[in-house]
Amino acid sequence: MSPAVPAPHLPLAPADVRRAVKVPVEAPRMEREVADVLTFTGLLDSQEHLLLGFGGWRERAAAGKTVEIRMHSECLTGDVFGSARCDCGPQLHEAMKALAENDGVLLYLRQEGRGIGLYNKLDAYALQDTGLDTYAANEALGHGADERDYTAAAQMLVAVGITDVDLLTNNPDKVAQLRSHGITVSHQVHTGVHANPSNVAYLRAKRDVTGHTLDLSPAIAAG
Ligand SMILES: Nc1nc2c(ncn2[C@@H]2O[C@H](COP(=O)(O)OP(=O)(O)OP(=O)(O)O)[C@@H](O)[C@H]2O)c(=O)[nH]1
Ligand SMILES: [Zn+2]
Repeated sequence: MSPAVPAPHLPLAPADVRRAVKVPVEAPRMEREVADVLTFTGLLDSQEHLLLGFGGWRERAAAGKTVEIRMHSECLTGDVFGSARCDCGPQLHEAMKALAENDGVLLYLRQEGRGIGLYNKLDAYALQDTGLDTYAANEALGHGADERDYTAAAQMLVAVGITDVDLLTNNPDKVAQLRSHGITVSHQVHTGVHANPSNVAYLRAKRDVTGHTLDLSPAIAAG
């Protein structure tokens, strides 16, 4: 049973698909797939967000079925260069594999640095190297701990007829924000825990400060 969906806190402005193209995509441990790549007009934050749709995602949406999705926030260092300071790269690849298997949809959201941008994120890294955690570093720079707003993501889903999702995330705020826009989140599907010595403090902060579901083993959590 899905929990009751609260009324949207503001009406979603309609967005439209601007273009759809096919792109061969590959992630580690994944067979090559052709994904539908969609761009949009009318997104409230005017960012160049992308939707990647796999397999029979359109048919699932058209039939009113639950579609598995991930809202992945851009992380150039992790997604492209494989930085081990965070868990973004492994999460992206894990998600693409799962979505390719389940006729799902990836929303690749241009929310670098939890919404503060790449240069600011790198400034925040420098502060973290002096001992601040990932959220305190944002605040020390005069930013919010997490500036992401998922209204545009909800607009993208509605624009392609998706209103019922299984959401691949450990972040409770993503679930709450989507529901506030009237999207049914039937299930929250947790991602794996991709811990390493360089990102364990970051993962611990996500678990302790923002309530991400991250089952860090006692040994790693204490390390
Ligand atoms: N400001 C800042 N942003 C970071 C830092 N490390 C990663 N990010 C950004 O954080 C975003 C990913 O957020 P996370 O908190 O790792 O994960 P999440 O999206 O909340 O949760 P999941 O859906 O479970 O992945 C990406 O936009 C990254 O660029 C950091 O130390 N500081
Ligand atoms: Zn990252």
